[in-house]
Amino acid sequence: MSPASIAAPALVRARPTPPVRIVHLGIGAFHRAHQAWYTAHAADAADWGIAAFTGRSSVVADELRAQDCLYTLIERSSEGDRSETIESIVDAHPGDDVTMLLELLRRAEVAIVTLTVTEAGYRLDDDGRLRLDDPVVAGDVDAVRATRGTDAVPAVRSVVGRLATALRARHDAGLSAVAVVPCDNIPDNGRALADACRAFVEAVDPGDSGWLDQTASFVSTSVDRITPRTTIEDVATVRVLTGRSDSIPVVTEPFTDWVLHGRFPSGRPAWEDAGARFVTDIRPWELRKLRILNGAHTLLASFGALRGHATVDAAIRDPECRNVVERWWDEVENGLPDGLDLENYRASLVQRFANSRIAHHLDQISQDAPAKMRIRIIPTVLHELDNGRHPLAGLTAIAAVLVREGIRPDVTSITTELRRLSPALAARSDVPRSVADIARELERQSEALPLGPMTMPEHRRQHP
Ligand SMILES: NC(=O)c1ccc[n+]([C@@H]2O[C@H](COP(=O)([O-])OP(=O)(O)OC[C@H]3O[C@@H](n4cnc5c(N)ncnc54)[C@H](O)[C@@H]3O)[C@@H](O)[C@H]2O)c1
Ligand SMILES: O=P(O)(O)OC[C@@H](O)[C@@H](O)[C@H](O)[C@H](O)CO
Repeated sequence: MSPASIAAPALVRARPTPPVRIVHLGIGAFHRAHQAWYTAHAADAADWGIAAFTGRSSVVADELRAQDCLYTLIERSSEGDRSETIESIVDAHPGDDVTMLLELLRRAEVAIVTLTVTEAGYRLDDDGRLRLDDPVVAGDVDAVRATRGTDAVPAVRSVVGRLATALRARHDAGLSAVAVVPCDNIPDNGRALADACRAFVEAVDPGDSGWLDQTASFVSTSVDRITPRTTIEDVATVRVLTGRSDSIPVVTEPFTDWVLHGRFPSGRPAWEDAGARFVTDIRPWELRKLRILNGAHTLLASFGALRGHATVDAAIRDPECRNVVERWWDEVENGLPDGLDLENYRASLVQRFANSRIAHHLDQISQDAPAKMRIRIIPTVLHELDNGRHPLAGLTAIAAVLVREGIRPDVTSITTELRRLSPALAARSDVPRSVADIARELERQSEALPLGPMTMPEHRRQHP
């Protein structure tokens, strides 16, 4: 009999199951590597259990429940692996179980709602406003209206629709406010989500959103821990490392950071015990993270792919990629305030990107790259131009993303795309031509690769 076919023992809870006081929406790898890890490492972890909901399919909830919601977290450095069992998640549900979501928010002891639903999950437009004309959001508004004043639970499907409905249930139950803590890479994510919830509530009942402020305190956060999707190999590794069977481990890097700004009216775990930082001004930290790390990711995901690389570590080892990333960071630094310890952050980031034992696929990172560029790249490019400098690295990032998106590298096509992305940038004389020149050169270099031109990223192949 091969070792793989011998049944391994299941994970076991070493401590009593903590009571549910946190509800999480969007249980992917990142929540399990980040907020659930912080909660498990707080001194008062015994008091804080998480009930998690999936975003779309029910698979992760089914898998978690099959193993008592326990899972292995592998901290993977360039030297080796360290594993631990995380016990903070205590229940898991499919995202469409709105009845259960409402039931949880009607419990007085529930104090926090966290979210990791990806940027796309918020359904915001280019100006950060809820897309009320999105068919799913519009359907949710109708569904909530139709059930108003009855005991029926509306079959809401959007994240904002579900959250607003759950908050309304809490308000109607006369309970104290909860903290709502979005953990996605969106600037001022607390305010953005508050605005989206208010827009939803107003669409249902114009003039009746005053209750929202009494029921929810929206906390803004900046989150940082590189966590790729779990692979089949990771499942096998856990078995070798721990001798236990676990179908949904999570692999992450040793580095982690969590910066938060906002009120927790019904209490919170002592996340600071695990290194979380509570600040009065989150903006500088959020800019550092979104422009230095996520900006470089967006740059590598396109420029690196055009040079034939598949993962972040392969790309950052390529001197051309490393050089453009360093130039990009110089450009970003010009627009950031002092006191952000940028020298160390940059140096540690090179090590983090180069961790070849974490296979972070460029294809995964390149999802929705044009929209992300608006926040992570374009403000720096405009700032550099305003100050009379030529932001070659930023323009290279824009050109590379557009080439990867299949935009033709002529001035007319590039101008059209730039107008969509940022009218202010498109209006700068010379910018469309510069981007088109760089794009042509990148396309030429990509076509000259030994394996031929890079194919389109996976998401573009699926959704042309
Ligand atoms: N993975 C990381 O390294 C990392 C690090 C920092 C921040 N983040 C943030 O966390 C997010 C989630 O990361 P992840 O690795 O867990 O991703 P993931 O793809 O596993 O998705 C997380 C959850 O979001 C749900 N979801 C996805 N698209 C949705 C949609 N359109 N509507 C509703 N729900 C949706 C999924 O069903 C899943 O439950 C990222 O998008 C990013 O904003 C991730
Ligand atoms: O989908 P995105 O671009 O928000 O995120 C992809 C990665 O850049 C991101 O997940 C990083 O790994 C993370 O933000 C590191 O903390």
